[in-house]
Amino acid sequence: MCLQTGQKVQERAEMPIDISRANFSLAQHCFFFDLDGTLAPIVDDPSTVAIPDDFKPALARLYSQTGGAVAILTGRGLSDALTILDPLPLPVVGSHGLEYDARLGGSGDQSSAQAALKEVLAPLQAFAAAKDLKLECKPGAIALHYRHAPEHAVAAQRTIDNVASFASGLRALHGKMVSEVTVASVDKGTALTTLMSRTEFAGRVPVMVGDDVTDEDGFSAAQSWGGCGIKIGSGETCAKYRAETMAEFHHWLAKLVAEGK
Ligand SMILES: O=P(O)(O)OC[C@H]1O[C@H](O[C@H]2O[C@H](CO)[C@@H](O)[C@H](O)[C@H]2O)[C@H](O)[C@@H](O)[C@@H]1O
Repeated sequence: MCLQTGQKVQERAEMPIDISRANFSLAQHCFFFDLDGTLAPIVDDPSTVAIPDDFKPALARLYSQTGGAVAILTGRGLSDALTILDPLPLPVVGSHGLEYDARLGGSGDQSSAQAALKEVLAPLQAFAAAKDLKLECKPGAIALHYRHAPEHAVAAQRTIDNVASFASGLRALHGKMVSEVTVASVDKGTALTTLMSRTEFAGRVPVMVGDDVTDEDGFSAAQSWGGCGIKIGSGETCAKYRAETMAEFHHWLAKLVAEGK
């Protein structure tokens, strides 16, 4: 593994290669996408996020041209992500690898994760109320947002680290202007590996695309399967490729499906 999410990212020995030099095939590769910052631009209010209308046809075509070898791996709750994706047919693993879409086999029993999250809810609610921060409660994670109040970033991170350390089975995860407690046994890498045994993905080479530290487990897993990660934006990464901006990635993907190879 080249890194752990929530900790310092260890950069690969080589610098990421520009995405324009990546050569993928719709017949041989399968595709895993992060949502916020990858399919949809980052916005101040998480509830108003949207995938650009002019990018949706490329995603729909990718799904059909690969025979369904596409999935979204997101930190968002599953039902929230499905609402954002609607009417696209793309299946989702939500809550940082905990919640599997029924089309991907479903999740099974999540009661122990929910019990652990319930234990840490009260102190997080108290902290969020005291600092006027937004608390996002998901089936498999609780997120503390400080984009609108960056002066509370350090205190929010410490609070999340603290509650994660006393609850069994949880861990702290620090993303873009958000700190979360999530389930320790899963991440985007475990999700990608689980999906690789499904018929839609088996035998294909995985490509994982994301913009945040929380996507590094996915990059690492894809690369351990002989595939690659594509990091959007700046920052240390173990991904093999980089797109400078989300718009550059959207343009690249639209070209890939238009060529249809
Ligand atoms: O794994 P992702 O699909 O990238 O989800 C990560 C988190 O995304 C959302 O928060 C982020 O996006 C918001 C909207 O652009 C932004 O306001 C916030 O600052 C970002 O951290 C989402 O709300 C979280 O639940 C996800 O874990």
